[in-house]
Amino acid sequence: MTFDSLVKQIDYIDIKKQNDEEIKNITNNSNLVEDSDIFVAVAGTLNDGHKYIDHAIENGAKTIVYQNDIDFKDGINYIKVADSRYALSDISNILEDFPSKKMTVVGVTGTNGKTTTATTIYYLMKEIYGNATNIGTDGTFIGDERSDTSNTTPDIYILNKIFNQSLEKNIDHVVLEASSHGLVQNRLNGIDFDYGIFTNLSTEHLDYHKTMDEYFAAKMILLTHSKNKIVNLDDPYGKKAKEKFPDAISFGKESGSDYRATDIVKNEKTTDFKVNGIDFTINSIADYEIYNKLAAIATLNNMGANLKEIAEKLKVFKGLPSRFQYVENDLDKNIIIDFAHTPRAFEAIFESIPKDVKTYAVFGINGDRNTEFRRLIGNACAKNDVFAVITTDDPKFDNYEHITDEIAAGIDELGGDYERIEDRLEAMTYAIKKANPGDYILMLGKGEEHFMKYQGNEKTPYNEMETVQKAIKNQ
Ligand SMILES: CC(=O)N[C@H]1[C@@H](OP(=O)(O)OP(=O)(O)OC[C@H]2O[C@@H](n3ccc(=O)[nH]c3=O)[C@H](O)[C@@H]2O)O[C@H](CO)[C@@H](O)[C@@H]1O[C@H](C)C(=O)N[C@@H](C)C(=O)N[C@H](CCC(=O)O)C(=O)O
Ligand SMILES: Nc1ncnc2c1ncn2[C@@H]1O[C@H](COP(=O)(O)OP(=O)(O)OP(=O)(O)O)[C@@H](O)[C@H]1O
Repeated sequence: MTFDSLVKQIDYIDIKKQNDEEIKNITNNSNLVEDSDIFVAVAGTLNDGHKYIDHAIENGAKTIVYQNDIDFKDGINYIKVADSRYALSDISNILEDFPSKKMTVVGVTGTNGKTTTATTIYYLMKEIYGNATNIGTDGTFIGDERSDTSNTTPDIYILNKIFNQSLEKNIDHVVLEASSHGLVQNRLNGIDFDYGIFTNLSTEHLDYHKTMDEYFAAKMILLTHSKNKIVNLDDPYGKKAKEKFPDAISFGKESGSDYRATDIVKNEKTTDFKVNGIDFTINSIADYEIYNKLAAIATLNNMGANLKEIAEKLKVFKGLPSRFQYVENDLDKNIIIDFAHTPRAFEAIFESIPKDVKTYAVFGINGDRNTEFRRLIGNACAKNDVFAVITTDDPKFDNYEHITDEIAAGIDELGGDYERIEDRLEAMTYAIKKANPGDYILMLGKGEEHFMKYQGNEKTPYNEMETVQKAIKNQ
């Protein structure tokens, strides 16, 4: 596309044209610039992209989009805009020819259950419509081809590329996770969402959003931009979403929802329930899984699939790695890897475990989280009579002792039991040894993250499944 043609289609404050290079790609990362790319200088939270304009030009950028005052160089085109993140999405949509408009796009937001819900929808869309793309915390899956994603919600120029790559493979159904960071940072601006799902809201990311109201408002950006809104009516914030969007489709266990789970029966490793008269069986005993599945059922049913077909497919869906995943062992103990990493997720998994056996939880808490978050997780353990083995999980800029003191304070407050073991393998080995046959030992928080951030943001390779298997061998 030419510079002249591009500027005709966007809002800007000022332009300076000094070359006629063809414009193909756009990025906000100077390290990713290739010849003729547009570099968009974004004033971020850690860095200011305006500082990297020279670097982008060295790497071949011929057009710079900016919002703060800068120095100009000969031969480079400049576009001054009011909001460069917004301009990034606008220009990307134009350069990539609005791929999301050619697809059925589902967005999933909420504090807990985004990956699980999105992956269930991806599975169902593949089974029912032939193929699908899934973009989120566990990576990007174009059909079955996986690649890493830098963020749960990647930047728009990355998303648009994924959409076009999908279309080239005749895939026109896509589901993506909409994180609150991604939503407020306009990473999804201009995406044509057919369905926007809200799973639930509880305390997380208040280091970034400051208040629950602000956090909720961030999540509502997805629904505002979705043609069909699907909300969890059993969640207090889901109720608020329904009040805000009265035409939203609802799901839940309580009466009044459009997709209501009734006659719930928990078996040894599965759960049966009915939705609007149709029998469903899912391969999990986690109570919250019913909500994730209801969201997926409501979405697919509104796409046109019938409930019976959805039920048949869900019955054979094995689930996701590291989401209530049993680890095989010959100790007759229920050893589970799960990605719970918020107070509500801890409560939800503890509430799901049978009450006639003892539960042990091996976990630490990410260095980014605040005192209150750690206290609430400590409370959740004590309240549910769970023996906590407090270990390491991404201490980052904090340290193990401090994080552990804060979790322990939450446990002490309600008189619970715990042990402190810094090394994750030793902690797992201890918990498995202490448990009796039939007990549950939950390895929480790391899941599929194949790294540990011991200091700062530096990643050291780490594998939760391998560590659990070593702990089992240590018995
Ligand atoms: C706090 C936060 O959300 N940060 C995100 C934000 O970064 P930022 O605006 O702070 O960027 P920055 O590092 O200050 O840099 C400013 C600009 O300079 C540019 N730059 C920087 C360095 C350089 O060498 N060259 C260069 O051009 C950067 O590309 C950026 O455009 O915008 C970047 C591009 O969109 C994101 O990659 C980055 O995510 C960081 C890695 C991150 O950790 N984000 C987390 C908090 C996040 O977004 N998490 C959610 C999931 C949350 C959940 O559900 O649990 C997610 O969607 O992943
Ligand atoms: N609907 C739910 N309600 C409460 N907890 C849930 C729900 N679904 C999943 N969880 C818990 O949260 C954990 C993470 O699930 P999932 O990866 O689907 O969430 P997420 O929202 O994608 O998380 P993130 O984006 O922060 O990585 C699960 O392992 C489980 O412990």
